[in-house]
Amino acid sequence: MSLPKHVRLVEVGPRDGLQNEAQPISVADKVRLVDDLTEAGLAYIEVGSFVSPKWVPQMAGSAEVFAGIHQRPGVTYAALAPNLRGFEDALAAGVKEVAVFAAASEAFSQRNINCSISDSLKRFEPIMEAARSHGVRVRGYVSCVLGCPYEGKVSAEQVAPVARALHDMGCYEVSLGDTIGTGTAGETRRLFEVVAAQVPREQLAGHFHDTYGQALANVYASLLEGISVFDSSVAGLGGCPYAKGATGNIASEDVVYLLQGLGIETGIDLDRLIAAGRRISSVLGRDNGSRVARARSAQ
Ligand SMILES: CC(C)(COP(=O)([O-])OP(=O)([O-])OC[C@H]1O[C@@H](n2cnc3c(N)ncnc32)[C@H](O)[C@@H]1OP(=O)([O-])[O-])[C@@H](O)C(=O)NCCC(=O)NCCSC(=O)C[C@@](C)(O)CC(=O)[O-]
Repeated sequence: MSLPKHVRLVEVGPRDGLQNEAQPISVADKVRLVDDLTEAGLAYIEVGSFVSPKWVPQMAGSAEVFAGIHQRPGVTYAALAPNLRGFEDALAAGVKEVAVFAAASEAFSQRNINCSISDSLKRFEPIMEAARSHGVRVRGYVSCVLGCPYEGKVSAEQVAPVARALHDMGCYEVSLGDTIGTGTAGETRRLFEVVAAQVPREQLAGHFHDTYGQALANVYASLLEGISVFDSSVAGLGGCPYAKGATGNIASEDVVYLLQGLGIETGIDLDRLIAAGRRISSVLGRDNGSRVARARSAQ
């Protein structure tokens, strides 16, 4: 299979990245991050979550963040919604696209959203219905597609029915998440081979965390499988609250550098993206998780 000519990046740093930060981050800093990412040319930015603040305190101010950002026409600004309450809050905040999130492992589903996989899918049905009637697009996530912090190995055969259920209920795209970053390139290829028999590959995305340093290899393996949408996080922000030692998503800067080297178009300005990553890393007092950004600093 030849490599795709165009790749779309879904920037999840303001949501997946920041949701794990224990320190307070002001609404102004979150707004600045989203605006910087818009300026860098990202066409899709996941801005926040309308989840219980008891479960994820850092996302509590998501409505304020939506109110503060400067939305550029043609850019999608999305939020997570775990239930109808979250969807309605997102709608009230003016959100035009939401994401629902399920898991391929029962234990993770319980820890993350306090219900079984099958109950979570039932819980999404009213969201899908409400979204249809309000013209809101819904993206779906499946977590733990290559491993679970509680159950260990997860097979592609466990992932496929969950991805298919999300697709069948109306998610226009399903993102497969290696939540704890243990997956390898060989496993990634097999995962997409198996899931693509259930969901068209043009409607699948890859979401890789870099705990074992395999995320970039997994992106490349996915490209070889014809996948052309990837979630990534500026400066590699993030971690997983339920998986000790798990790092953030693959850094957006590193994916853009890889794609540029392959002659694949993203529409993203790498220098501006690096500047956005440097700014938020300095706000957080964290080392920049992007190898490309670190290398550029050393030059
Ligand atoms: C799903 C629930 C709400 C169930 O949580 P629950 O405790 O079973 O829900 P509940 O319906 O019993 O409600 C409990 C309380 O939460 C409130 N509540 C209920 N819903 C909402 C809402 N939408 N917004 C605000 N508040 C809400 C509700 O009002 C009530 O408040 P109380 O009466 O106790 O004061 C909870 O488990 C939750 O919010 N979980 C979110 C977890 C989360 O955000 N995880 C991170 C995102 S997933 C991820 O990062 C993986 C991904 C996507 O990146 C891909 C990958 O890498 O794998």
